This record gives sequence, structure tokens and C-alpha cells, in this order.
Amino acid sequence: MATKLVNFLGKGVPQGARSPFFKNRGWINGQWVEAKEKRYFPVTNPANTELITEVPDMQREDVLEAIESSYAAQKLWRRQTAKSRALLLRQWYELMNKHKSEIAKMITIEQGKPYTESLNEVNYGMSFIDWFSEEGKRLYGDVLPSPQENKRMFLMKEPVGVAALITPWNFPLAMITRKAGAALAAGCSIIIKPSEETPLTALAIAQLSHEAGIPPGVINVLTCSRDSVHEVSDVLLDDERISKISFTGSTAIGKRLIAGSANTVKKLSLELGGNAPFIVFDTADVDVAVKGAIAGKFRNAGQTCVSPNRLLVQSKIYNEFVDKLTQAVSNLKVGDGLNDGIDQGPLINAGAIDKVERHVNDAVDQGGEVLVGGTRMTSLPGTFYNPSVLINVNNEMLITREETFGPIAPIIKFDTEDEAVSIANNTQFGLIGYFYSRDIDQIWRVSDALETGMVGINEALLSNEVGAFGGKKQSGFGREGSKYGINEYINIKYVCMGNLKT
Ligand SMILES: NC(=O)c1ccc[n+]([C@@H]2O[C@H](COP(=O)([O-])OP(=O)(O)OC[C@H]3O[C@@H](n4cnc5c(N)ncnc54)[C@H](O)[C@@H]3O)[C@@H](O)[C@H]2O)c1
Ligand SMILES: O=CCCC(=O)O
Repeated sequence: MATKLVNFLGKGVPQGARSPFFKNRGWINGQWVEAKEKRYFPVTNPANTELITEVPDMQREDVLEAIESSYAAQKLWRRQTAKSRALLLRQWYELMNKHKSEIAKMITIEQGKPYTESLNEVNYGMSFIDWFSEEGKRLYGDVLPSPQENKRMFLMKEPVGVAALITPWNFPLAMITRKAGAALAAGCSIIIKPSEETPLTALAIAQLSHEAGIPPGVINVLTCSRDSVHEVSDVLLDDERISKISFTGSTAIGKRLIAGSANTVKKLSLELGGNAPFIVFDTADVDVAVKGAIAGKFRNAGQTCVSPNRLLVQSKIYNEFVDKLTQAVSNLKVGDGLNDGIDQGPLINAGAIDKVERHVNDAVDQGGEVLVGGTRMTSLPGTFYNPSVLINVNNEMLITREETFGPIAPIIKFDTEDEAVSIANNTQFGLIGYFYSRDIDQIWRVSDALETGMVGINEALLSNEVGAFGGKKQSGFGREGSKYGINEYINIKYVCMGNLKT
């Protein structure tokens, strides 16, 4: 597989996982560049923990070069017509579509999710480029009715400038394109800082953007190791030429970026962690709820910010739901995502397994009971954890207070609607809440009461380019996708023309 990866990025350059080809694979100003200090970091395949390749570990001087290039490119990019930017974005979309299967394989190799899920991610990720290529053409300003006769007043929309996009590893493509589509359509240039776990997908789509005709410097990619990321982000935060930081990742790093951007007063969008409640009321269709729990919880091995983190099940249907869910979870097939018929791949790294284990052990120590799973999988070489169901869980355990980011369904039993809503809202996070009910009054009551930015009613898969993705509380602020996503990359300029002889 590594061979294909090399072929895709390098079109026939030297073969082999340790190919020197990758050593100059940072992407700045429309070309491959080496890290100035010639430092590199490893990228591994979580399905077998083998090295895929090494990529440049960029430092301060590389960041400054990227900023300079982005700053210069943005001045020209913003002057292109919205239609011309739209055509280039469309061309980028078409190239991603053409290379869909290679990109999906690359996602599976560096991130671990099953190939079919990777393909879904590519379709999902590309949809933002398509969507925002259209939205950019309709970025209308306003003509205001002036309160004085001799004035004419306008609200103009301007791109914010250079945007730094810092993204996580769980969706190596879509978390980039959800930002990039909006930023580029608005007339911003972008510096992508992908996760150190999954830099290859970012590099691949940067190359495709070049082939699509997007000018050099409009899209730059900085790769760096976890050890270097503080320094890299400090340079981005301190530089006046960066006007915007759009971050998707953990709440802890999000808070650091809020503090770090104060000095240069940058515009921020933050898509942070979640702790989603998934409530199944007595009024629910239990089969639909079980299907939703499997789709939402075990997608990406539970490593999704919108994964249900706490399953709350009402007493009358509790036994039926638990039995059916346990059966469905027992049937999930775990393995290398490149193999056929796999439902769940590995977790991203050993640290992720340790966290899941810590949460499960803490729950069991406090009276939780494992119905299925509850152990790491030792029969495979990679970082796999068995899909699991836990009962006798309460809202005080680590597994329900923190984002577990793993394939565990912890179930809390409740008696009344008020009790469920109160447990659901008892968290500092507010990304998404799900509930299953066929009682129309209850549906409106509960969707009003949940303190989250998104609500899934009898549905666990909400994400697409048309919806407005985003949270509240410590899950962040700002929206991605929808007609609102582009506003995150826009400044409004109020223009007033006066002293007119009317
Ligand atoms: N709300 C959403 O839309 C959404 C989507 C996906 C993931 N997430 C969240 O992301 C987390 C998992 O992803 P992760 O482990 O990659 O998160 P993370 O916060 O560790 O890393 C995210 C990105 O920030 C970078 N980073 C790390 N330290 C930094 C620093 N000091 N300054 C600047 N950047 C830094 C990382 O290199 C990576 O690119 C989970 O909490 C998940 O809920 C949220
Ligand atoms: O992990 C967070 C993003 C998941 C999604 O976009 O559905």
C-alpha cells in the first residue's frame, strides 16, 4: 500500500515506505519544500504500527516563509472575481473526485478507519469545496437606507486575510476542506497545519489544488511534530499577517489558542471536544435507536467529536435496548480497514488505547459492568480495542465526564424525562445531543432543553455541507458548512459616501 501512496503523491518517484521522496514533502508556495533545519518526524500506520514515511518537522523559519507566501498570494487571490475562484475550486473538487479511491486509501493507511468510511469521508470532504464554490458567488453585501438625504451607505464583505487552519487527525480530509472551501471562496489564502498523525492526506490535496490551477501561496501546508507544534503555533499566533485562526481539536488546545491570539486580536473559530448524550426514551422505536447508536458510536471507532459519549436509556425499554445493542456490537468485525468487510479499524495510537482502558477500568472500579468487549485486542499488531458495551454506569465516572474517543457504549439508566435532560446537560461541553422519541410534544420539549449547538432527533448522522456544524459551551464557537460557514472568513466594511448634492 505504501507504494501506491508514493505513486499518488510522487507519480512514479522512488518506491518504498522509507522513500527519501517524502523528506521534502512540505508544501509552500506551490512546490514541495524541505524543512530548513532538515528535521523529520515519522508517520505510522495504526493498523500495524509500521512506519509509512517521514515528513518535514517544520520550525519557525519555515512558518515565516509560509506566512510571507500566503500574505503575498492573498492580495492577488482576493482580487480575482468570485466566479473565477469558484471555477478553480470546482476544478479542485473534480480532481479530488478523480483520485477519490487513492485519497481514501491514504486516509485508511494513515488514520485507520475502514476503507468504505474513508470513501464516505472523501465524498463528505469534497462536498464542502463544491458547496462553497457556489456560496462564494452569492456573498452579497447590503445597501442601507440612509437616515440623511446626502449620504449613501453600504455594507461590503471583505475576506479577513490569511487564515491558519489547524486540524485534527480523526477526519484528515474533511476537517480541512470544511474550512478551506469557505476560506478560499471568501478570498482568503490558507496555511494548513494538519495533525502530526495524518499529514499525508493534506499534502496530497495540496498537490491537487496546484494541478487544479489554484495559484502558488494560496494554499500552504506546514507539517510539524507534536514537539514542534507549540513553537509553530506561537509564530502563527504572534504574526500580524495572520488574521484568522480556525481550529478543530481538543478543548484544551482551543483554550490555548484563545489566550495566544489575544495579543494580535485574531478572528477565531473553534470546533472543540464534545460529550454527546444519546437519549432513548420509552416512546422510541428501539430498533431505530439501536441502529443509530451503532452508526454514531462505532463510526471511526468512536473517534468522532459527535460520537455519542453517554447512552441514556429509559427504564421500560432498557432491557430490550441493551440486549439488542449488545448483540449488534458483538457482530462488529474489527481489523485492518484495507480488508473487506471491516466495521471498525484501530484507534489512532497507543495513547488513545491507554485512555479508553483508563476510562473502562475507572467505570468497572465504581460498579460498571462490561457486557461485551472491555479489553484491548491483542490478536492484531495495531492499536485495536474491542467494541464494548458497559452498563451500571453513572454520570460521575470518567467515561461519562470526559470524551472517551473510543468504541465504548456506556449506558446510564433513567426514569423520567427531566432526569434525562438534567444528566444530558450536566457537562461543560455542548456540541451535539441525540434523542429517540415518537412523542411530538416530547420531541419539541427535549430539543429546546438540550444545551447543545446541534440536535439529532431519531437520527445519529447529521453531518453534511448544508447543515451548520458547531457547538456551544466549551465545545467552541463558529459554524462550518451551510450558508453561515463563509461568514467566519469575512469582515464587514461599512462604507458611507457623504456630502452628495441631491
Ligand atoms: N468540534 C469538532 O468539529 C471536532 C471535530 C474533530 C475533532 N474534534 C476534537 O478534536 C480532538 C481530537 O483531535 P486531536 O487529538 O487531533 O486534537 P488536538 O487538540 O490534540 O490537536 C488538534 C490539532 O492541534 C494541533 N496542536 C496541538 N498542540 C497545539 C498547540 N499548542 N498549538 C496549536 N496547535 C496545536 C495538533 O497538532 C493538531 O493539528 C477531540 O477532542 C475531538 O472532539 C472536534
Ligand atoms: O469529529 C468531528 C467531525 C465529525 C463530522 O463532521 O461528522
